[in-house]
Amino acid sequence: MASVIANGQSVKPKWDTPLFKGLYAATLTPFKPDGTLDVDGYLEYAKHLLSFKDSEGNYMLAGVYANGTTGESMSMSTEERKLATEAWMKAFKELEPDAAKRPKVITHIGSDSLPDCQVLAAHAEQIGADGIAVMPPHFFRPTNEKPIVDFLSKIASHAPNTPFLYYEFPVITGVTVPAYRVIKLAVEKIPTFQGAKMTTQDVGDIARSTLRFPHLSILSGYEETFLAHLLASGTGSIGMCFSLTPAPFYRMLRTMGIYPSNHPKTGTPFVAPTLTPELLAGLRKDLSQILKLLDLIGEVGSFKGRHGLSVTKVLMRERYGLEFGEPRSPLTAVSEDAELRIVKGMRARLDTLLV
Ligand SMILES: CC(=O)N[C@@H]([C@@H](O)[C@H](O)[C@H](O)CO)[C@@H](O)CC(=O)C(=O)O
Repeated sequence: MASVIANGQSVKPKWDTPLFKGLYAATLTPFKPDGTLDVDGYLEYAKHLLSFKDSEGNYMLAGVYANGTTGESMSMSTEERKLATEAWMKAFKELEPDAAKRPKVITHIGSDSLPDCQVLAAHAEQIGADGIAVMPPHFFRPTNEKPIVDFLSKIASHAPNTPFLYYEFPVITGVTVPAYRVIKLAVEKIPTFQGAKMTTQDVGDIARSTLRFPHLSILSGYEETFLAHLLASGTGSIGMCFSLTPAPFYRMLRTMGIYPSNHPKTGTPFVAPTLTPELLAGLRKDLSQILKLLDLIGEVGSFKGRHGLSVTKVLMRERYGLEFGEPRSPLTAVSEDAELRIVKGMRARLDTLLV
């Protein structure tokens, strides 16, 4: 691909095609009862994620997005974040020997401390992580794209061979600079820049980014915007819900011609499927399942203020028997009473939705 020339500066993108396509589970972090990181918990969690397969035996998940918001990374130490990324890499290597099929590990290494980010970037590259993602600093909040990209560049240079993603999440960070403006400048300055996780409801900004930068991975960060993002030519999605089930989202992606990055046919050109009555009926069913899941997610979301991520932890325990422990302070665990109500209220719906 030709170099991008702007403002008299030019960098040649290291990759000329999107590397991250498909669904990435925004993973929870398992903690032990004493509150320490449960490094051994990753293998069981990875087995669970790999159990989601399509009718041809391909994984539905293209990978994981580790140590993000759902992973409580801002409540973890730098050392723990390293251990968590290593644990994902080790688990997937053990479970899937074929590197082409193996789910990818994107690790979020952002924080307000530039030196910590640099240490985590170098570590991710050293252990061969597939990608790194960074959110903008959010204590001293930048108000335009220049300081953001300056911050990102200083981190990306510590992992010169690792695909780099921008993690946009204005609701959490308070940084409201549209991602498109960050992306536009980042492609000029960062050779390893590979796209963004756009956790935004601004579909116009998403569409502008996919249209102008077809060589980048543009991933949605909200399940609620999954369909709009897909219609805006996004390359896939990162979400908490994919630990519960990726199935209807996966089928919808495949119908739209997106092969996950770890699918044997990834990279093959899209051939539009013939619209048979069966296909249309299948699409309608998937759409209806996605809408019901969004409704459930809305409800889980409404618990979030009070109970934080523990509701998701409860659902994972209830449905799949996976234990994640309590979230870290200041998030709070779900009380036994609330847990009973949540589980009772959702059990029936989970049984019909998570198929
Ligand atoms: C706040 C939050 O947890 N957001 C989720 C979504 O999956 C979200 O839970 C879902 O869209 C429901 O609102 C993801 O964006 C989180 C995520 O990607 C991450 O863990 O970094």
